[in-house]
Amino acid sequence: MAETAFVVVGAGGRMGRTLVRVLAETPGARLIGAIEPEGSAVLGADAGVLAGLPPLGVAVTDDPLPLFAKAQAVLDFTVPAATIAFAELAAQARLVHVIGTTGLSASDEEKIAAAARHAVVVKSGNMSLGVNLLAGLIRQAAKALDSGFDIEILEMHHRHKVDAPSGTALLFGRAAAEGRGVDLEAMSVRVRDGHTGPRPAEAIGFATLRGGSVVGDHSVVLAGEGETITLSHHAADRAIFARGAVKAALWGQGKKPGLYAMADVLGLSA
Ligand SMILES: NC(=O)C1=CN([C@@H]2O[C@H](COP(=O)(O)OP(=O)(O)OC[C@H]3O[C@@H](n4cnc5c(N)ncnc54)[C@H](OP(=O)(O)O)[C@@H]3O)[C@@H](O)[C@H]2O)C=CC1
Ligand SMILES: O=C(O)C1=N[C@H](C(=O)O)C[C@H](O)C1
Repeated sequence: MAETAFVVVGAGGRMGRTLVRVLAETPGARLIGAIEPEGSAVLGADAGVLAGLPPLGVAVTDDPLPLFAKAQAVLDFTVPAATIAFAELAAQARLVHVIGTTGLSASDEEKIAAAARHAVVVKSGNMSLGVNLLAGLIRQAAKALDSGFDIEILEMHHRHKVDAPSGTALLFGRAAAEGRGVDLEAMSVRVRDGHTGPRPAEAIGFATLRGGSVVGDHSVVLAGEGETITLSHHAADRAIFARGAVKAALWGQGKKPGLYAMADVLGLSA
């Protein structure tokens, strides 16, 4: 089997270390590079050792160019500014760029779409099979139930998470909005505080909790008169996201340039 050469950017982070572990157990995948920003305390460390494995002989570096020249895929769970820079480099090198980074602005999304004109980009606020399957069920439920059912999305993550609502909550919000046939941007309610007045019909509400080491919990509540339906996902291990990302990178090899979602990778597109 031909091997696919991977670079992990943000290799010292929570997801970066998980990706290194998952790559080590994936047939046909080989880690050839690990990147952290200039000044990082883990530069020079072995990426395997950082991830709790025996040494892999891949030292963490801050110079992506020589690695991107030799790789076929880059796995990117970093921060928006870094992801935008890596999108340009990955497009130049025609690498499959798998983007898990959340908290991207509209202008970031435009830059990623521009990069995807030249190379394969797979981007999702959540790379797990379960979440992407659930998004389809949410779309279906929102379509089947009339506007007498109010849609509210709750999420909880660990205390280190820096963006809100989570990428997954937004993915679920988009699925619900598509099912309802409404525009998420126009209908989303991100904050409630003080005398808010009654809930607008067709609103899609978001509530964010942060604390401890919670990997990622999401619930979509469809609340009607006298009955409530709750669709939930509980992430117990970051490996679910990493396995999805590696699968996406392998799926993307040889595909036409474009911006793809996990639903494309998993054959779940609506
Ligand atoms: N789509 C999905 O399935 C999932 C998405 N995520 C998202 O992934 C992102 C990362 O999450 P997490 O791993 O928890 O966060 P961490 O903060 O643990 O990791 C981010 C890593 O990226 C590094 N980094 C920052 N800038 C650069 C740069 N210019 N070059 C290389 N590396 C850089 C950071 O280094 P330093 O600390 O030195 O700045 C850090 O090691 C978040 O946006 C999160 O929401 C997380 C899980 C699943
Ligand atoms: O930051 C995290 O940890 C996670 N981020 C993603 C998100 O924003 O939804 C995916 C997962 O929930 C973990």
